[in-house]
Amino acid sequence: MQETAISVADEAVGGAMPQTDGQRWLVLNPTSGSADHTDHVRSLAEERDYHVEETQGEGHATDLATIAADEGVNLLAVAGGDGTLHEVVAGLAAADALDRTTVAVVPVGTENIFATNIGIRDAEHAFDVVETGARRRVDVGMADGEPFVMSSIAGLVADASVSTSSELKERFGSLAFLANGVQEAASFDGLHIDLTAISNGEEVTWSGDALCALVGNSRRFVEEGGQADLEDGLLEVVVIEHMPAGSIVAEAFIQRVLGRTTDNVFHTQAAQLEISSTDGDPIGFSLDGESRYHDRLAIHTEPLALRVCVGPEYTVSPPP
Ligand SMILES: Nc1ncnc2c1ncn2[C@@H]1O[C@H](COP(=O)(O)OP(=O)(O)OP(=O)(O)O)[C@@H](O)[C@H]1O
Repeated sequence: MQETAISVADEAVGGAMPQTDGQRWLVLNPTSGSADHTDHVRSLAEERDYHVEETQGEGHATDLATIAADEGVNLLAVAGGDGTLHEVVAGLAAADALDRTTVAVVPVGTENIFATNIGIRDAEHAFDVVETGARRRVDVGMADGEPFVMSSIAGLVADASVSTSSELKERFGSLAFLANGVQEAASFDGLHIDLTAISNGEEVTWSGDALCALVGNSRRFVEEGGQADLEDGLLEVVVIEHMPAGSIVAEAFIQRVLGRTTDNVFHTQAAQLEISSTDGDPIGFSLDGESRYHDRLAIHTEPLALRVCVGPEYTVSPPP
């Protein structure tokens, strides 16, 4: 594999951008989160002269983002959760409009992980940040041509992430979904995979039976988890080896994962990688929470490809 080069022009300007807007649109998913935000968010937007479009169902946010791009909209707000944001970024990428559109994330979903990562607290804050906050260019992950902003994860956690209990969330914080996966590992056959990544110009590989393979753009999975550097052109790559585990073993294991990497955990940072199935079964991936199946998945970063409005607490490179 050839390493993807980070454009010097992007590096030179850093992530910061001037604030000049023409048309403003809001793509609003009325069903995200507790689904009681529509009137409030619509009025926040209309007070500020946004044109508002509501989504009707799956994939509609992608179509609306493409239409907005074709209309020349250069400030596109997205009210929803991470799934709606994922769809909007896909629509902008399809219209080849990532470079001329700034995205404002209005968090009204269940988890809102990406909004938290870029320092956006709530809907009102999101609209304020458009007026007064900074704008940055951040990296986008690409999985066989499909953009993702948070993560592409395979294995037990892909399904388990939805049902993570609040007790686990309290105990393990942002890695609760991982703990959940490990707890269910006893009945899981494992992912039979080969992974090849380019890390610091060197090819590194992992082969075997994995509990999960985690690729984060805005997400980190080892130590305390949390936000990864969104402007370094790199993905966080973690593979946890599959092992039969009852809940007590699993808990001890997770405690170790939270603290430091172990022999059972492969961790690297890469601009480019490939994950392929070695047993002929397609691998189930969760791309920002959307379910996809691939026999082989090539993933890379598009450095600084997405323009976003960030809150004052956004830190480019948060300490682990
Ligand atoms: N009008 C609609 N009716 C039903 N579903 C819709 C509608 N509009 C969009 N959707 C669906 O909503 C999903 C996205 O939900 P979203 O991720 O924004 O909310 P969430 O799941 O509550 O939040 P999070 O992903 O942050 O946990 C998409 O998969 C899309 O299919």
